[in-house]
Amino acid sequence: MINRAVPSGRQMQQRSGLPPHHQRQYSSDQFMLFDSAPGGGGNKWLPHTQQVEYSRMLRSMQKGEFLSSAADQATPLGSRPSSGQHRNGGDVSSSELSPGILDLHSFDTELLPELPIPSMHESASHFGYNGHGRSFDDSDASFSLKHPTGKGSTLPENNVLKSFSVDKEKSGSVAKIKVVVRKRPLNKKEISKKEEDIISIKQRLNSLTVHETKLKVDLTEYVEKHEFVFDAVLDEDVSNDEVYRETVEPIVPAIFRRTKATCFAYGQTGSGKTYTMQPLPLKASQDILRQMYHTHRNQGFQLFVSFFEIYGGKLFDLLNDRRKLCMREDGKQQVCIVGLQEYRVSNVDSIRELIEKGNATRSTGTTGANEESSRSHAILQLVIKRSVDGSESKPPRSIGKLSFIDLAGSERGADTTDNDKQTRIEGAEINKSLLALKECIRALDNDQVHIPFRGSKLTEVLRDSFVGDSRTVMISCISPNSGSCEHTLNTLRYADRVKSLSKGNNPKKDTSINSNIRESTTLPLSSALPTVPSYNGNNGYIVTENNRYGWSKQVDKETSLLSNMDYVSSRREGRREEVSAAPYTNYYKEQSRGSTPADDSDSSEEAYETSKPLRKGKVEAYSAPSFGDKGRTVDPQPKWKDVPDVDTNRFYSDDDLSTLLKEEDDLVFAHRRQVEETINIVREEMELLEEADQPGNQLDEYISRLNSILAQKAAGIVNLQARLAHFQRRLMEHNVLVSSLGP
Ligand SMILES: Nc1ncnc2c1ncn2[C@@H]1O[C@H](COP(=O)(O)OP(=O)(O)OP(=O)(O)O)[C@@H](O)[C@H]1O
Repeated sequence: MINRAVPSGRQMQQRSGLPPHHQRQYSSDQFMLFDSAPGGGGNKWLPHTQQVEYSRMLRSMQKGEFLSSAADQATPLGSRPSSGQHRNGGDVSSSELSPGILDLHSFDTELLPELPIPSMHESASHFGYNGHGRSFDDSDASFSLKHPTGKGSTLPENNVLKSFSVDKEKSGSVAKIKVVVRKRPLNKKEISKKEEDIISIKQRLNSLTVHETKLKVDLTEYVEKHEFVFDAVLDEDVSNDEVYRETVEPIVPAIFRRTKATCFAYGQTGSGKTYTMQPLPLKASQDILRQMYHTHRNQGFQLFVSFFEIYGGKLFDLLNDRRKLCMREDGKQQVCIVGLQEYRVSNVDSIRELIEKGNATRSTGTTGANEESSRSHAILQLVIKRSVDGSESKPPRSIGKLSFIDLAGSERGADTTDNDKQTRIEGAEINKSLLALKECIRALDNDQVHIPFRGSKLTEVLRDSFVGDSRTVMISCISPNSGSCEHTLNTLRYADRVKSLSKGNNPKKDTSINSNIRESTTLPLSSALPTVPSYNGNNGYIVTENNRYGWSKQVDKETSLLSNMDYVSSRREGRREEVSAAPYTNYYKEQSRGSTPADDSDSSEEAYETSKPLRKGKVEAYSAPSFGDKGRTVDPQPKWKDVPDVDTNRFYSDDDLSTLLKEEDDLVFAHRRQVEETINIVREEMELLEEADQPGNQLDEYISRLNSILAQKAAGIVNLQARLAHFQRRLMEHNVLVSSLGP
């Protein structure tokens, strides 16, 4: 019997003869608390829930919640001594760090009863500060000194009330999804190879251009420009402090109000994900503690830290000697990470030590592009809890959570220079999880009934961070060198796809779509896809509302012909899908030629994209404008007037259409499951083979077992493909019928 237990860390490397993993050396420089950052990092997040926030604030004021802020006036933080620097402290005291089992989904989203407001003069010790290490209050003065912009700084005593409202306002105006791109400088190796910097950035316009060198047929070179616009674009000289201010700082106040926020870095290996992500949790912890002891003083909040990694589809506790963790689902489909230790922390030093410990334990290895490449997804979670009755006798209940995810390099699956078996397994797993992450974000935004959380361990773990009141920040890290052009474009397209999902929050993005296209010759798919509400020529009356997962989306209030079209193409129970003209244009042309739609956006989506354009078919039939033209300006009255006045009831009540759409979804879903299942089986079998690859073991038996499973799966996939093709034919017939009944 073969022992299938997965060894962790070095053991595995030695046994299986893997390329040398080594533990990441943590550089404390990256944790300088207070970079001398230039001011004006500016919160550019756009408002979308201000009215809700405003009334919430009014209610809070009526309930006297601001009393707690007033308590701070009695203990001015600025009067405390400060160090604010990395202190060479001893070990984290065990009394400070109380390990426990983290149930990721034990979040009770019901409101806790209002706590009685303790005396104005109660001290921070009430919250478990026991005198070990530096207390938060000790370092407070540094907070006020080191924020040149005043953001997140300690305000004068008579401004405490204002500080609270500023915090509320700050997080209230945070978009559901924010996509930020960060470019790193050329490194020594790239400079010595005389590689060019092919990224130009207009930071004020939040835009960047990739200058891709290409060859014509006659072998002359030309430069193709790809321009992208994001919520923020950070140039190579931007400090980590500024990155924090742009990304995480605005969402910190929200996690005291039951928000679950996720910040993740995405990009190819060596593009700066770890460099960007590592300082963020510490900076966020500082702000959280500041708010715990200041804005939310005496309200019984506690801060907990946990840190684990997902490596090869398995979970390991980075704060507990890489102990293997189990993920379980209870009857209510709530996922728990059994055995994960979380530590209660009350000062910055303790958190720093935990983060250092976790980072040092992470699985890393050497790749062509990065000597300390992350081979895992590392997830650090800061959880805010609160005791139900204000005492410590009962276990505290989770209130909000901030997850930081340093994703493994995005291109690992395709990395042919590191072509050993283990790397390929890692790559497959990484690609799968990145794809699943995008699928989840897309499904959530579409208000789909089925959210494919089970697509990967990563998305399963993050499940609770995506439902309810959530915020997501994606930091796309890019390398500037010409040799990375292809990976950089892939990263930007992935980011662009995620960005396109958040247009509901961000009116600015509608205009940015135009600029995305302005200079591009090759357009990123989602950049070229304006959403229907953006082009509402009737009255421009567009509102944002949250879908049932709490993600905002735009809804066109008018029952215009346009919205009827939308309805036709996405008539699903509880679902309104944003319809875009461009992809269908392509699709329709392709279909007329009898081929399948080209994937012009993201090759990794091939398996999933086939279903998407199908529903967009009607738009082309009505001569929707093409958005691919250079120098395009958006016509506020696009060619919707060409749309014939179709007898909508006739088709919309057509049960056949619903059945077709349902069938399509089922097929695609089944297809996807088959593929995922196959990947899983292959991965498991490869692990088995690897173990069996020793004298005395029955290798042949494993190979034949693997072959028979693969053959079965292949037959299943062929069958599904045939059914999918059949379905596509039927839908085409349907479309032709609809077109023939036009004006
Ligand atoms: N903005 C930056 N400024 C200066 N140096 C940077 C920056 N970003 C990254 N670097 C340097 O580039 C190298 C690679 O960065 P990092 O390890 O963060 O990449 P990564 O994306 O996490 O890679 P992997 O996916 O392989 O783990 C490091 O030496 C890091 O110090």
